[in-house]
Amino acid sequence: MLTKKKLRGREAIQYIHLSLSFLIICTVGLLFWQHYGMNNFLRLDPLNFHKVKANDDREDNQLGRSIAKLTTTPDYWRLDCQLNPGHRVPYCSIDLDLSQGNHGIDISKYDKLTIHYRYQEVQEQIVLLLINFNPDYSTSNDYRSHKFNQAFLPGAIGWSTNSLVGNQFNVASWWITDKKIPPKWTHNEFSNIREIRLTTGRHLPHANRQIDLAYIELSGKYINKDTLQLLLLLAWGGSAALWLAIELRRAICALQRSSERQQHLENAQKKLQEINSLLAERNMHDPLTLALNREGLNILLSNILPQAQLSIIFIDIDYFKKINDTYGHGIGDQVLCQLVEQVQQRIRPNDKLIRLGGEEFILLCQGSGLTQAVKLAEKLRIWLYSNQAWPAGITFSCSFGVSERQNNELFEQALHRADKALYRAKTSGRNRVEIAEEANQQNIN
Ligand SMILES: Nc1nc2c(ncn2[C@@H]2O[C@H](COP(=O)(O)OP(=O)(O)OP(=O)(O)O)[C@@H](O)[C@H]2O)c(=O)[nH]1
Repeated sequence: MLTKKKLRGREAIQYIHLSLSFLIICTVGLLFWQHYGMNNFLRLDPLNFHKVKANDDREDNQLGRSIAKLTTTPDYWRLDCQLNPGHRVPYCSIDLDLSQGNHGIDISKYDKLTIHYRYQEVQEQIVLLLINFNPDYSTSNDYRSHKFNQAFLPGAIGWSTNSLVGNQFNVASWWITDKKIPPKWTHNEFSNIREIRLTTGRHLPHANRQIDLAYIELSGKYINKDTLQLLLLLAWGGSAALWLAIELRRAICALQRSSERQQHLENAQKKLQEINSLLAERNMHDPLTLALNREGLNILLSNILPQAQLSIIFIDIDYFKKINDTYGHGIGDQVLCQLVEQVQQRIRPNDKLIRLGGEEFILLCQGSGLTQAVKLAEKLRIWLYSNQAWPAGITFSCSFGVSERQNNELFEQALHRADKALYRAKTSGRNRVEIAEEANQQNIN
């Protein structure tokens, strides 16, 4: 079975694969489309464009006397021009009016301009003017205030086709000088072309000239290559940034999840440790009297240095069987519990009471010598015997065997000596304290 996390991981990978495929297809598709299609096209010819007129230097109010005449055929416009002296620069022109209301057209979005024309004076040039309106320097009632972007076209025998790009035009110097145009406006501008004009160049007066114009074609792409590349770069960059952000978020979530899991594990471990120490604690104690048991004794001994002073008092209730038999095991149990409770109230914190089993107990007295231990045993014996507050009002006595662990003696040996002393106490009439024989003496025996 797949976990939720793995499923989420797979979904994310599928999502990345899908986005990547989509981006690759879009990129390749757009680059192909841009290269082979996406054409933006405007053609001005006698069949589809009619706002055309002939013009000459008489429009200028500068004593111009040239005469222009336009003939339109299905294939071209023909300008017949009679240049006469009078104007500073006599001229005739074919004017294509591109204005739509107050606006011209933005031809900066086209890549090139192609013109098909015939001007058979091979020594001369004609001028192609793209006239731009900009309220910063132009006024509507003075066409000479519009910017004249100009390019020169050579004369040739027969028809010529010329393709021009933006930087092949320059702003007419007479316009800059006449209108005192500040430098910031002296560059080419094509964003609001109101008129395209094809005009005669500088000629001697008294000349007849003829210009045929078949078409002017503006062509380009809806999105040029640079813009498309920039857009694709942005799309790839944006996708990469998005992908990074998603990955970062996933990593942060995973980190959070893992730290939550770690916290959970730590809590569980803490609980386990608590349970363990509780169990260990329980394991060390006798469940009836809550005194330390043999396991507790072993742990206790492992913490006592072998050279440390240590005395053992073996305690055994006299005739305990009788108590059980007479008053029942319940009372016997209560006697055991009360004895532990009372003894523990009468010993120092360093002294430990251990139930070895049945009605047998030992008291481990750390830092106590034999004399002190015997004194304590005697004190306990008297108190236990004289106590009137035992369950069911019974009275009983205890016998004691006391030993002190000697140099290099094992605990078990000292315990054995105390046990032997206890045995002596029992056989000598009970309710007494007997001192264990010394270790070497015992060995001799
Ligand atoms: N109530 C109760 N009795 C126990 C327990 N453990 C052992 N006994 C009883 O303690 C009695 C010990 O009897 P014995 O070993 O004969 O010793 P005694 O009767 O005390 O006689 P002496 O030690 O010789 O004075 C037995 O009857 C056991 O059943 C316990 O946990 N509770």
